[in-house]
Amino acid sequence: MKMQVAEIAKAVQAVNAEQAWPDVNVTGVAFDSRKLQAGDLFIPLMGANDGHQYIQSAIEHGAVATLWASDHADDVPEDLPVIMVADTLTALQQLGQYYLQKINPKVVAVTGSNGKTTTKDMIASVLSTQFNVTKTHANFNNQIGVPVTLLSMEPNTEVVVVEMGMDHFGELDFLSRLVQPDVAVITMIGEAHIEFFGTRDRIADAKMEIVHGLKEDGTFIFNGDEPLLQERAKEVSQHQRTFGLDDTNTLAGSDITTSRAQTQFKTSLWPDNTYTIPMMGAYNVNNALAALLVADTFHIRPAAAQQAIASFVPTENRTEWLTGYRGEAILSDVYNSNPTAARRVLAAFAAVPTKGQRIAVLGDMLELGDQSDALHMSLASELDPATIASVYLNGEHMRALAEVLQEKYPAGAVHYYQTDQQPQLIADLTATVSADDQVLLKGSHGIHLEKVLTALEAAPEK
Ligand SMILES: CC(=O)N[C@H]1[C@@H](OP(=O)(O)OP(=O)(O)OC[C@H]2O[C@@H](n3ccc(=O)[nH]c3=O)[C@H](O)[C@@H]2O)O[C@H](CO)[C@@H](O)[C@@H]1O[C@H](C)C(=O)N[C@@H](C)C(=O)N[C@H](CCC(=O)N[C@@H](CCC[C@@H](N)C(=O)O)C(=O)O)C(=O)O
Ligand SMILES: Nc1ncnc2c1ncn2[C@@H]1O[C@H](COP(=O)(O)OP(=O)(O)OP(=O)(O)O)[C@@H](O)[C@H]1O
Ligand SMILES: C[C@@H](N)C(=O)N[C@H](C)C(=O)O
Repeated sequence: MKMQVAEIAKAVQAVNAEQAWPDVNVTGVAFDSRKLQAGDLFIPLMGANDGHQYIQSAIEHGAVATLWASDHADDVPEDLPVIMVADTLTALQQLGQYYLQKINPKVVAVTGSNGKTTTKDMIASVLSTQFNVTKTHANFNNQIGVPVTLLSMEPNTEVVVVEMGMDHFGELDFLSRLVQPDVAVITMIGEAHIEFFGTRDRIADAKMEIVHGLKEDGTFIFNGDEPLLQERAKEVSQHQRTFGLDDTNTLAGSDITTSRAQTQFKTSLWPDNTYTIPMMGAYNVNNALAALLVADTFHIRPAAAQQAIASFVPTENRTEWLTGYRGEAILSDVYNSNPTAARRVLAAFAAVPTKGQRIAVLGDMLELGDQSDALHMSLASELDPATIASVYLNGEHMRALAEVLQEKYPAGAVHYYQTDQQPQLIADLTATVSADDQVLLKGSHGIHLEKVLTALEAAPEK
């Protein structure tokens, strides 16, 4: 981005907007001083700590201006232009919307219980064959991440692909109205964050908020195999297109084969093409179908879209194969977890040939509320000693699954660790894993199985 401080002050309706501003160009925004680039506007936000206290770090990293909450008027910095606002998060959102209107790209918004990040990456890949595309960085998908995404657009951006997450009603309504998408995509309805909703029906209600800002001439693209979405789509006036495996969909997938490194499928609209996704997991076919429908909506040539799916680069820690220090194959799915995602990746993992043992390391699935025990126990259906020889479970919620598996697995094959016993899990796992084994790591963000991944990749401590 490139904007004058005076323009920003006006866009965010700064308390001091009318003052004389120096001729200073802002070329980016940052809410973390440690990641701030020279030329950035610093945006102090409230986390566990107040971001305002890091202004000197921001200046040291090259901040050329800062937003500043008016209730911090007692300690206004003097070394740079200060744009005074009532609330810095609201100002960030206002600035994002202002910049969106200034650049005026087409907007594709993506949500769903699973597959948001992967589908966003696939959509960006297929649209990049014809347009200048900006997409959400990693998983920056909430009330902070979305405006930050908008402000990351280059001036020549033609399409912005925005991932939208939510765990409460009203959040997608806000984000959808903020970006006013031309295309809104819902990947699927699972059980993520069901603690705050109670039922999948209510999750579907919340996910449907993504169409609240959809332009009247926009397109709603959703998983047509999901009855909860089919039912709710009847209330949507905009043009609709569906994807899924049922041949009643606008775009139906078929002939699915999946292996360790790729998944192949055919489609109803382009039956002569065989599509290749450079990652395992039959569930990724739906993500690719969504991306192909978006591509078709933007009139991307089918051959170009096919190639773009084959060459897209997934975000890390999503069904990602890595190699451990001992030579073992590691399937890292550690960014997050929920029941549908865990079941699907366990089924895919169990089908991958291996010379050695398959070992599943499963961390708690958080935010499942009073259904947590039942949903953790439901993973037992995908855990069979004949295919996954040993299971390491980490977290208070995984205790319910451990008790079920003790009945199903031979003695010594199921290892349970409370949340704070993860170091012991690491010690036990690294002491037994061998070069021919393959290890699945899957757990919620809050369990931090990435620490287990790091330990498996590192040389053993002397
Ligand atoms: C406000 C903020 O920046 N939070 C981030 C911060 O959290 P923390 O509380 O630890 O901040 P601190 O107390 O350390 O610092 C306070 C602020 O000061 C800044 N600062 C700190 C030190 C310093 O030296 N200089 C500084 O400038 C600092 O940046 C703070 O602003 O750090 C955490 C660890 O890095 C971040 O995780 C945290 O980010 C929060 C979670 C956030 O919302 N980040 C967005 C950019 C984002 O989109 N993150 C996504 C995850 C979003 C998500 O959870 N999505 C859900 C669904 C949506 C749920 C919604 N209701 C919600 O609550 O988010 C999903 O299921 O996908 C991501 O990072 O992946
Ligand atoms: N369409 C899908 N259906 C079911 N599970 C899926 C699907 N796509 C991905 N997954 C599973 O969900 C995991 C996370 O994928 P991805 O990050 O794309 O989803 P997300 O919605 O962004 O997740 P989160 O909200 O946790 O960030 C994958 O590693 C895989 O295990
Ligand atoms: C990333 C965050 N919104 C999330 O999904 N959290 C999970 C449930 C966790 O806390 O592990």
